[in-house]
Amino acid sequence: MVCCYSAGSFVKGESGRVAEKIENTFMKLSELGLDRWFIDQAGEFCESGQQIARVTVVDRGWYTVRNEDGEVLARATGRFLHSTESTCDMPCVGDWVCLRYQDDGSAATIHAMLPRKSFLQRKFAGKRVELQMIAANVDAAFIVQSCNYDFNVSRLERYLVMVNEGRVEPLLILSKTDLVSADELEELIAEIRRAGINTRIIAISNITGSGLEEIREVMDCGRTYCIVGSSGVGKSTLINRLTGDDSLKTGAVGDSGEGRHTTVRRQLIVLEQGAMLIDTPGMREVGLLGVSEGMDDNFDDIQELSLSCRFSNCSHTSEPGCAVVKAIEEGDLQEEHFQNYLKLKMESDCNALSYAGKRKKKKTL
Ligand SMILES: Nc1nc2c(ncn2[C@@H]2O[C@H](COP(=O)(O)OP(=O)(O)OP(=O)(O)O)[C@@H](O)[C@H]2O)c(=O)[nH]1
Ligand SMILES: [Zn+2]
Repeated sequence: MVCCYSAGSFVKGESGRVAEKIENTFMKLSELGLDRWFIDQAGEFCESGQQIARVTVVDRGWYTVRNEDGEVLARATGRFLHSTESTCDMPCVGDWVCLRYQDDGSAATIHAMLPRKSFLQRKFAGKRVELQMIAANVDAAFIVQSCNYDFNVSRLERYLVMVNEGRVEPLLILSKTDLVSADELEELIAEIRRAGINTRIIAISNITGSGLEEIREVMDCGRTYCIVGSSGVGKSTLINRLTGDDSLKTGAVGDSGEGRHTTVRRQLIVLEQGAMLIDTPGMREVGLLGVSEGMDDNFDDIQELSLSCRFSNCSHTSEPGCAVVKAIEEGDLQEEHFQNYLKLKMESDCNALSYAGKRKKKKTL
């Protein structure tokens, strides 16, 4: 398979020459998702003698990093840790880092992290008002909901906002189709479409295997995919089906509900056909903080309508001449979709306010 390039050392400040040098060294690392954009960044961020590798596992301060020679364990240097302002500045799964390998190549130290091309992040679960990285440099996200207990269009919209905000392409997966009839499945899809969601939907069953081929087909060599969704929807089982082994543990479910929380860490897996897959633990909450592009992308119907409101700062509640309210009254816009828009926007703005307040306080201290 030719989607690979070889690494090389990068010299700081030599981005022009780095790019040139890359032509003949740009081999195996592109198999891990490296492209020219990162090469240019490496010229800026890495120092002489350092190499780049991709983070595949993060586990309590230990990083597993992978380059063309394989995986080794790495630690971040004190200097690098000191330069980070928040947990989001720390490497997460999918990040490209500059590192120095030990002489025998058995371990490494992380000295810098390259900027992210795309990312998945959410507000920490619970009261904590801070962003938590889920994965970095992701090309597309599979948002999984199961056809039975987990299906919920409002939650789907919440995931879509998160995914769009991080410049990641969304794909919807409806899992466990073996538990519903063909008519029921059709109705679920219609419900998604009625909410104005046009994202591609792939219906799958890990039991019968239906839809799995379609997933394999959308996954391209050298591209990175992340699987997100609630606990128990079948993410790990899907990965096991795609990898063809049982490397990930799955949880057994009782008759009454979904599986227990079984995935304990995030990891990047390279599939045989060359695509990469990042597994994430099931999420109970997808809190939003300061999302703007993500909201615009996912609620573009409301954005477009509001251009026709009489007042440019219309809140679409009680103002005269509101195009959004009119569209709802006339049945052109789903009330539920609009209510979810208001809810997510308020939540995101509120969190952004207290986040800004917290940061300001930290600065003055
Ligand atoms: N009926 C049915 N059950 C499935 C399907 N896929 C997975 N399951 C079952 O659902 C349960 C949960 O599956 P997992 O793959 O562990 O779910 P998960 O999304 O990885 O869960 P977390 O690791 O907690 O995030 C297991 O008992 C699976 O056997 C499916 O397509 N149909
Ligand atoms: Zn309005």
